[in-house]
Amino acid sequence: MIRELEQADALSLDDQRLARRHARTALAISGLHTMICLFYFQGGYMVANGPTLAMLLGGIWAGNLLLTLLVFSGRFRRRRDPSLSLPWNLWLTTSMMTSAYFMDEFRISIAMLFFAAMLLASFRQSLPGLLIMSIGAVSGYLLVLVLVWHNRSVQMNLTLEMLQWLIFCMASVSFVITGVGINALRTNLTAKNRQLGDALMKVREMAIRDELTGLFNRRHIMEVLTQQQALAESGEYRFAVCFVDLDHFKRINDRFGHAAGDEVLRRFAEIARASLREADYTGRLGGEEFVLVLTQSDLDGAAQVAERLRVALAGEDFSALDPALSASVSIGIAAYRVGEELNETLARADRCLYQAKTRGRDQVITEEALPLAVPA
Ligand SMILES: Nc1nc2c(ncn2[C@@H]2O[C@H](COP(=O)(O)OP(=O)(O)OP(=O)(O)O)[C@@H](O)[C@H]2O)c(=O)[nH]1
Repeated sequence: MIRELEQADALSLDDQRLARRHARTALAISGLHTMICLFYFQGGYMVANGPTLAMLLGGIWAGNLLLTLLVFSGRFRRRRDPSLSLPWNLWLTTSMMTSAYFMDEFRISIAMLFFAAMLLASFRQSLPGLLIMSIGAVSGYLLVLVLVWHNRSVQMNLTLEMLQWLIFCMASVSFVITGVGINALRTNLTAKNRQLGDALMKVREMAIRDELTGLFNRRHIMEVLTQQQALAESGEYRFAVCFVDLDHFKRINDRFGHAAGDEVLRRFAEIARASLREADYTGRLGGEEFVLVLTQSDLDGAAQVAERLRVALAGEDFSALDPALSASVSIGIAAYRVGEELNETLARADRCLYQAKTRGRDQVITEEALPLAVPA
């Protein structure tokens, strides 16, 4: 069961993991941009010398590094946008537009990389964010054209450049529309994922809890015992098991009714929860039989807890159900011995419980009090 639950946990979306993946993809886009710049520089298509290009790429990667560190530090993991998708996009766009300024007529090919960044941001940003990015890129590219025209007007075919800019604008608008669709899909998927997570939690609780008392059920308590055994086998760790059985419960049912019997079971569960430490476990084996798993406990410690529980139930006021109603428990206790099978511990606890019943009920018996020759 625990393995299945861990597998289910692994299926849930982790925002921080997505943020890191987003940062890696942004770096890949920036890497592609750098490669194109180097290629154009080698081919002589850039209006920049070596030091200028080095400064440009150095500045771009310093910004990339800063954003990557911010995302990986997890500082923004509780924020609405842990991926920092808007700053990433604006930074990538600024990088592209700045390098486009140093290109000749191939500058549009660099600006086109903006759409890869836009697609990436679509997974995080809704309409306002996408509009900011698109307007930023369109006006950024226009600024590049104006600056190029102003500084190097002889190298420009103004009509062709404006036409390319218009196409860039239209492509931007279509990417905003597509991005909104992608984002809506993702938001929907996230909501569904949350609902699935909640449902999974409920199923998980139902799978390990007893419906009437809310205590752990038999199957889960057996898993707990197996874990406790592994801990005890691996080092300085001990635990004790208490078998608890309500006395003459059939009489309670017969005399006061099944509903009153159910209420006694629930009350016992509450008392047990209140009497035990957080680290201990209480389970209902079935009917009026319960088991306590007392962690880091020896027989004496367990006997004290069991006695406290016995006294608490004996003193419980059931007068609201019926003035004549009272309840008591018999408890048998065994401590796990390193190297033995769990069944052996449970059998000893069971024998102690049997002794408690035969000696008159309403009492706690530890395995120390067991006659040595009691048959298994
Ligand atoms: N109200 C209620 N009764 C239950 C539930 N599960 C089992 N029982 C009843 O618990 C009673 C257990 O009776 P027995 O096994 O004879 O044990 P006892 O009467 O407690 O006698 P001792 O254990 O010897 O003290 C039975 O009558 C079952 O029907 C439950 O969920 N609710």
